[in-house]
Amino acid sequence: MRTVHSLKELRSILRSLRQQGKTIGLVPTMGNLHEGHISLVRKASEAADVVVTSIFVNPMQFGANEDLATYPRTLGEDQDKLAAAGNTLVFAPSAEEIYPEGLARQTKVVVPEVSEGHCGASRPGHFEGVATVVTILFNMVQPDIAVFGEKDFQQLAVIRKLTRDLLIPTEIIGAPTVREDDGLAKSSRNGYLSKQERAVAPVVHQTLINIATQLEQGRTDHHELEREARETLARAGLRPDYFNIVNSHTLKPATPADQEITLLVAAFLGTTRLIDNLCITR
Ligand SMILES: Nc1ncnc2c1ncn2[C@@H]1O[C@H](COP(=O)(O)OP(=O)(O)OP(=O)(O)O)[C@@H](O)[C@H]1O
Ligand SMILES: CC(C)(CO)[C@@H](O)C(=O)[O-]
Ligand code: BAL
Repeated sequence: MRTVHSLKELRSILRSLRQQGKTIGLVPTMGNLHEGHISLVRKASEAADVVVTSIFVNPMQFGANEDLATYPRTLGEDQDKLAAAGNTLVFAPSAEEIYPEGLARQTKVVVPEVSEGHCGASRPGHFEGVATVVTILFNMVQPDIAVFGEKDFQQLAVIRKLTRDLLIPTEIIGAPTVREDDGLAKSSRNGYLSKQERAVAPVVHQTLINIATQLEQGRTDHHELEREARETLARAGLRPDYFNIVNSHTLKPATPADQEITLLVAAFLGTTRLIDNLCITR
């Protein structure tokens, strides 16, 4: 497995792979890889001949008071995990490679509607940063397919929409959330949790299951259910950011007539922001 840092090296390797008739799969990440990321690499390798995993902690998607400086950077360990998973190429560009003219002069990709609300409301500019860097990565790699995790449900919706709207010829594949044994969604940011916080963290997934069960049993008082969920999280010592019951396709508040429903949650545990979701059909 090779690691390249520049667009020039990347393009030269990809050109020769394409000449051999190989299809290309892309797995965009911010590194500090865990089994969630590795499941995306495996899924990509089922759908494409070669898999490029990008590792780039994208400054454009971090807010001023967020964890850009402390976000874990573990390239050596990430390379070992990717090699073991059958990844072909690691693309680990510098910020200058992605944004040669700097962020202030960068053209932005803005995806309306699905970017609004939920994480978009709590993290202003976040999805512009995600949509812009993903578009740049797509243009750099020109992949046939790209795999993203359903853990970042709103992000996946944003990427599906920008790919459709900009006629990007890449198939977007979603991959299910990989969890710890106690239900906590695997996430690089789980590493920030203290031992005590880690013991409490599964309440996020438990609350999703509890509210989903009540929806499946026929409750349609969504606002009341959302309030109950936020109270449960607060009682456990978390600071809920949002708990929203939405239509799985529009990400707008679900109506009692909606059959495909997604529960979206974000909550702070200490200074760590956890997100999760659960989709149901009723
Ligand atoms: N538990 C998981 N299961 C499946 N996919 C995941 C999981 N965690 C992350 N991913 C996916 O991996 C890709 C890269 O995500 P990222 O590098 O931000 O990892 P992360 O662990 O979610 O980090 P963070 O803690 O910053 O949210 C995204 O498509 C994301 O949805
Ligand atoms: C898709 C992504 C790699 C873009 O920086 C990031 O948002 C992530 O890791 O989910
Ligand atoms: N996993 C989404 C990347 C972020 O939180 O910035």
